[in-house]
Amino acid sequence: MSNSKTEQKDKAAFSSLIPIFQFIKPYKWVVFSALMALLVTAGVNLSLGQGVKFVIDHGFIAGSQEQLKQAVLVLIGLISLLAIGTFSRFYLMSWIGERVSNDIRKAVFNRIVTLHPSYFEENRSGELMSRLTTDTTLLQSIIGSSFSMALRSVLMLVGGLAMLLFTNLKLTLVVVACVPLVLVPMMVFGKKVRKLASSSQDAIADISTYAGEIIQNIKVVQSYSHEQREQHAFALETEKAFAVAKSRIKQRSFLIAAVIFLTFSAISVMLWVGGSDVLAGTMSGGELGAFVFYAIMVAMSVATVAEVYGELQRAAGAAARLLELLAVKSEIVNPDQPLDEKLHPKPDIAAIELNNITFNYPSRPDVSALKNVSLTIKQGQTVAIVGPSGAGKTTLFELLQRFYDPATGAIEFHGIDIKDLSLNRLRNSMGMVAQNPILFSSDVMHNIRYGNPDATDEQVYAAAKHAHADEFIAQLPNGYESFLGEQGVRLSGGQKQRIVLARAILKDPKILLLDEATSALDAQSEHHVQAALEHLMQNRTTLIIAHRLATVKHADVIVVMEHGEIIATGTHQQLLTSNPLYQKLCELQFNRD
Ligand SMILES: Nc1ncnc2c1ncn2[C@@H]1O[C@H](COP(=O)(O)OP(=O)(O)OP(=O)(O)O)[C@@H](O)[C@H]1O
Repeated sequence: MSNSKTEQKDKAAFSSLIPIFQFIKPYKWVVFSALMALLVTAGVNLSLGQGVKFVIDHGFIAGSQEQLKQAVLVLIGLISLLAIGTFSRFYLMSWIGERVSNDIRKAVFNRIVTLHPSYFEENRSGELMSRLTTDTTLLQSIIGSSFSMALRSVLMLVGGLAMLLFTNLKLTLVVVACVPLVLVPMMVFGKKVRKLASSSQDAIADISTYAGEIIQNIKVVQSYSHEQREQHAFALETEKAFAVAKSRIKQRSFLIAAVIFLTFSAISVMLWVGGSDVLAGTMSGGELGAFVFYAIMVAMSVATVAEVYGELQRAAGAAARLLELLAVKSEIVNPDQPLDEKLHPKPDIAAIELNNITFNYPSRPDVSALKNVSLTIKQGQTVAIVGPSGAGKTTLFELLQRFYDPATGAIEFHGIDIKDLSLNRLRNSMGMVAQNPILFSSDVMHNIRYGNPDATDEQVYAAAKHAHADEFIAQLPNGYESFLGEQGVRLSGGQKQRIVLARAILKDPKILLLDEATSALDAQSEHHVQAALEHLMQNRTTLIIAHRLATVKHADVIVVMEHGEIIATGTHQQLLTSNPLYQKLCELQFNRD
């Protein structure tokens, strides 16, 4: 019972390799050529045994110099063919391995970038990265080398056995009787190897996640003098991975050693039986020579299959993980029939209308981050959103951009439910400037142009000018070509913000979602950022999470949020007299203004 269950599991694991064939299919002619090369090399390998027989019986034993020369010439011809065939097989198979693993990498990446953001809250980025790199690399080595090794070995095994039978039936039976001896350890250890391989892969993923996080937060680590602590913790992670790898390689070494020992013992027995026949004169020396040649070929093939079997099992694990990722469906998808064409902003229809929105983050299903939120924002209005930390202000922005869908209620954009708009249309209409500026590790040009990849250089310069960024950019070592480092580490906070603002200016969105920076900028920097913001907000519908009194005062409407609810709306003066929370916020939060 348990046995058949495990067998089923094995089959299921190998079957996970099958969908990989769809990635190989476009290159079927390359595969075909590789298989042809494989057939040629296997054929040549098999005929070499006959060459051995010929050389022994006709060259040495018949003692003819001429025949020996001929035999050697034929041998050289065959070996040349073997070399050409091996080159073709190796090149073509490796080519397929590299090609297919890159295609899979692309497919996985294409899937990842379209997934709903909450997927990334549940799955660590290190793990995803490890799938993109380690798992695909594993598949590459399997498709490119192990698979062809397995094929070749199987061919040699079958061909070798046929030649053995052809050469000597009695001795073949000795060899065949030994086959189960080899297969049993293959099964037993192979299963263990596969299980350990998958944990080994997981352990490596853990290591890269850990290291990635530390490297990203290196300044925190150093300022708390946690280097040694982190070194120690990392060492523990690597040791864990090593321990798993150690048991895996032990099992594999056992497997290989057992197979080699058993097969070569069998060959020794055969030599003994065959040697007696040659001594008795019932078999020629050449026949025994050829037989030994084929037997070794068969033995090596069995050993290779045993070794590759474990690798194939590892590949099956990697394939299963990759396919699982490829099968994830984004929870936020484009509508079947987008109503983009019907989107015509009219002054009498609200730019944004929130109808009774309730929303829980998937990881916290019991707590509502937004509760019964209704809000109407007219075109061109500036709406300030204020409220204590955790009130749900950022969540509101996330829903507007459809990173999540509300549990109940609907959001309308110029009278159309945002679920009926294509994601591109919706998100192209909105520009989000987050509190923490997010920059790519590239140059200034790339970072600004991210707002509109089609923009000309002149448009980029103009956007930078409007964002009051052109002056400091000009002072960077390579101007617009200056590399900003990872996350823009080579810039100050205010400079980063202005680059991000230039990006938003270039995007020129209809609706601006602004999370005002809370970090204290120096007066001059703040003045620049503020000026850039004002430029950006001109003639746009703007929602702004406000942390400054000046912003709040300039807003057309102020929305006060608490615990996921809108508790009041009005102007600054109205709220000051009517809303105690707003009064408190003004006293505390806006104090520095
Ligand atoms: N990705 C998430 N998964 C689960 N809960 C979240 C997530 N993001 C935010 N929350 C929770 O939702 C609530 C609202 O968070 P939100 O970020 O919208 O607050 P906020 O008003 O923008 O606060 P702050 O002013 O501090 O940025 C908080 O209780 C927060 O802990």
